[in-house]
Amino acid sequence: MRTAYSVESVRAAERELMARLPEGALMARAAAGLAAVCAELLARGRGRVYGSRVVLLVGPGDNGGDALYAGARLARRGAGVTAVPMDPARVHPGGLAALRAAGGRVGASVPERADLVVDGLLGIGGRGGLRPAAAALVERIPAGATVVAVDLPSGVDADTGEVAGPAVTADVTVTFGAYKPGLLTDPGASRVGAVRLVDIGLEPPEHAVAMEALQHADVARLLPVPSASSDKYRRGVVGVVAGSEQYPGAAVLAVAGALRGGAGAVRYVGPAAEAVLARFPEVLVGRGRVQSWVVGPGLGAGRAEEVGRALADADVPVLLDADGLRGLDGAVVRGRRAATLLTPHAGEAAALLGVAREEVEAGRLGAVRELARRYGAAVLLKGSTTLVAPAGGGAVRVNPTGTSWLATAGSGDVLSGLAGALLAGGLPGVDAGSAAAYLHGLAGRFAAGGAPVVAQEVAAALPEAWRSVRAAGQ
Ligand SMILES: NC(=O)C1=CN([C@@H]2O[C@H](COP(=O)(O)OP(=O)(O)OC[C@H]3O[C@@H](n4cnc5c(N)ncnc54)[C@H](O)[C@@H]3O)[C@@H](O)[C@H]2O)[C@@H](O)CC1
Ligand SMILES: Nc1ncnc2c1ncn2[C@@H]1O[C@H](COP(=O)(O)OP(=O)(O)O)[C@@H](O)[C@H]1O
Ligand SMILES: [K+]
Repeated sequence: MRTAYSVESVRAAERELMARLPEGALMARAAAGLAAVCAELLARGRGRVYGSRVVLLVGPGDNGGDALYAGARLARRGAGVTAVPMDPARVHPGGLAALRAAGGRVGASVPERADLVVDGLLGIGGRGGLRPAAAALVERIPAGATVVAVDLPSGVDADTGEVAGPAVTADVTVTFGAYKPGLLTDPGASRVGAVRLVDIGLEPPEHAVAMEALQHADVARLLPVPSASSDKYRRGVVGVVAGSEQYPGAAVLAVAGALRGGAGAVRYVGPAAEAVLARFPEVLVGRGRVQSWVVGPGLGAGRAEEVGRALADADVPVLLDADGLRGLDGAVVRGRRAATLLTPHAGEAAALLGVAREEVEAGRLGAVRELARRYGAAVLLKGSTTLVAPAGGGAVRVNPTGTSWLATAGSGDVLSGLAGALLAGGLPGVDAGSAAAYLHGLAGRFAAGGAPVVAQEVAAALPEAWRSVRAAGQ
């Protein structure tokens, strides 16, 4: 599991560690890790560190200090290092002295050419959008230079991933001690490039995890696998309430996801039975006992009664997607005994929260947490980074798989069937949602392979995703 911690808990862990170490030891560790990554990038790009041109953008705090100490190390290896302070009156004094002693220089403006730019403007102490002095330096970053962000790209909010105005877009982010949520959540996540975690000895407590990303082995542990004593009912029957005369395909795709998600059987309820059976003769048609309901894909308007009926099935987990999320009654959802999993995209999340879609896109982490709180349900917010918040608060899962090729009609329907099958297999809402998003993202990558993909192909690639994940669990 990859875990991320809030700024508050990173700072608390830092204080604890610093009390046990000589002054400056932590920053020295951070700078050593940062310099090692920079040297590696220079060696890869130009063959050697000696003679390379390195520019440090230096902010007023310890983030700038890290950049200066790392710059001193590079200067000692023969790089030409120029530090450009955001505010010449506020520069980390020890770092500046170290750079000067190593032969680095201080410039008033960003040189026009550089092999590597180190963004040490703001770290976890950054608040709000970059102020004009910082933004002016970022604007001048020479084209073609490799950009390495110190701890996080300046202008990205460490706790939320929000980006208010200009921000650095890095090729590599070297982060210290622990991942921060802003590195994993869009819009911040698309600014970080490749993330390298430098161990500085920090040990934030487990209960402080703000965000987590499953890895292959975690998903392998979650996926239900049939045993010798399994039968189709024990594996779980998924009831799919989806599709309409206008959108029969959504029913087919949700059923495809459910079948490939490991359901023992799928029951289909709705007006698209003919289309479903033509594609999947193994499907049962009509109501009956189920272990989970998937309600909403392609339902169209005016189907509130069917949504209400599934929600009233108090002991059966229910997944609500698309039209199943229309006019959702919070009191009904909160009052349920069994799990409820909501799977909105940003537009549907915005409608549920009564805000503009842009507001959800700009603050995805806050939005998914707020929906989970309001509805007392697990919530999977789809999009460029899919987030899954548990019903009772706690760490939000961020999906590390996926590809933007998945932004294709019907791929969300496959996801809802898949997550419904995992609910029927007994997984809690947050596990079902995050394992489904993981498999779906992997299947999307396998099916796309760098070319356009259609939703049916994502469903067809799910067995390959299962095999890939299960291989890691053995
Ligand atoms: N505390 C520690 O033990 C360690 C900290 N480290 C580094 O220290 C960083 C945190 O340092 P600081 O707490 O000094 O904070 P930062 O260096 O992140 O920035 C704080 C400074 O930036 C200014 N500022 C805030 N928002 C701004 C904005 N939007 N535009 C322009 N200026 C803004 C503030 O006035 C403040 O002076 C970490 O990100 C990491 O890089 C590392 O050296 C590892 C050890
Ligand atoms: N930019 C993107 N990058 C990665 N995945 C995306 C992106 N945009 C959408 N997706 C994924 O594609 C799927 C689309 O689902 P949805 O919006 O419900 O579409 P539909 O209703 O047409 O199926 C979701 O799994 C979502 O997370
Ligand atoms: K930075």
